Amino acid sequence: MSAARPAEPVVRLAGAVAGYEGRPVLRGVDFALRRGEVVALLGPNGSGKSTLVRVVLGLVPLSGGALELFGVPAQRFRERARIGYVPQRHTVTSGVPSTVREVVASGRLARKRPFSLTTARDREVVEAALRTVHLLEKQHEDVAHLSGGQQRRTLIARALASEPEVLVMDEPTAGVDAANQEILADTMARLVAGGTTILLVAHELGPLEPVVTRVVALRDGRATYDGPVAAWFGGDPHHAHGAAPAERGTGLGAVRLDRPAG
Ligand SMILES: Nc1ncnc2c1ncn2[C@@H]1O[C@H](COP(=O)(O)OP(=O)(O)OP(=O)(O)O)[C@@H](O)[C@H]1O
Repeated sequence: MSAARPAEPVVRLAGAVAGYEGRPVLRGVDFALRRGEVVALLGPNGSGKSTLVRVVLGLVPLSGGALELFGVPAQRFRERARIGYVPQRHTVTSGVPSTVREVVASGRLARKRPFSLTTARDREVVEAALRTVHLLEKQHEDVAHLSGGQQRRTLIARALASEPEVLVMDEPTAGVDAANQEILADTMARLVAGGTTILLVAHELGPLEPVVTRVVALRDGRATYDGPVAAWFGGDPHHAHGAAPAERGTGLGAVRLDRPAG
C-alpha cells in the first residue's frame, strides 16, 4: 500500500535549493504539507513561491536538498496523477472551440491507460468535478465564452478530473472577481471535506482565509514563517504580505523560521 500514513507529509522539502540558470531562488527551504491541510504560500513578488510549487511538481530540479512525495524520494516517485496542478497564468481558450466539459474531461487522461474508452466512471468523475466548481450547467458552453473566474474554475475541475489527492494551485484568486472567489472558497471547503490536501500560492487570501489551515511565508528564497493564518495577517486577511507581521511575534503558535528546523 503506497498511501501515506496520516501524520506523514504528502510533500516534504528538506533544505531545498533551486533556481534558474545557476541563480539560486530557493536557498534552503524546509517545507512539509500533511494530509488534510490547506497551506497557503505567501510572500513578496519574487520570493520563490512559484518556484517552490514548480519544484514540488518536478518542473524545476533541485540543486540541493531533498524532495519526498508521499514518503517516496521524488526521483523514484511514479504516481504523478496523485498531484493535480492548476497553473497561474493560463487560459483555456485557443483557436479551436472546446466545451467546458471537453476541457475538464481532458484532465481525466492522466488516470487513463492509452486508448482506453470513456467509461461510466469517467463520466461520473468529470460530472462531479464540474459540480464541485459549480459549472455543471455550463458544461456544453464554449470555454472562450466564460468569464476569467469561470475559466479558472474550469481549470480546477480539469485538475480534479484526475482525482488528485493533493491539489496545487498557483494564485487561484489572481484576477478573479469577488463572487468567483467565494465560489472558489466553497469549492476548496468541499474538496477538503472530501479528503483533498491543498497547497496554494496567494498574495491575498480574502474569502479563502477560513479554509486555509496554515501559512508558510517565503522571503528571498527562505521560509520565514510557518504557522496559523491569523498570526500572519495580524487579524486582517485582506492585508497583503509586505510587512511580515509574523516575524514580529509568535503569539498564536506561529513559528519563526530564522534557523534551520530541528
Ligand atoms: N523560468 C524562469 N527563468 C528565470 N528566472 C525565473 C523564472 N521563473 C522565475 N524566475 C525568477 O525567480 C525569482 C522567483 O520567482 P517566483 O516566480 O518563484 O517568485 P514568486 O514568489 O512566485 O513571485 P510572484 O508573486 O511575482 O509570482 C524571480 O526573481 C523570478 O524573476
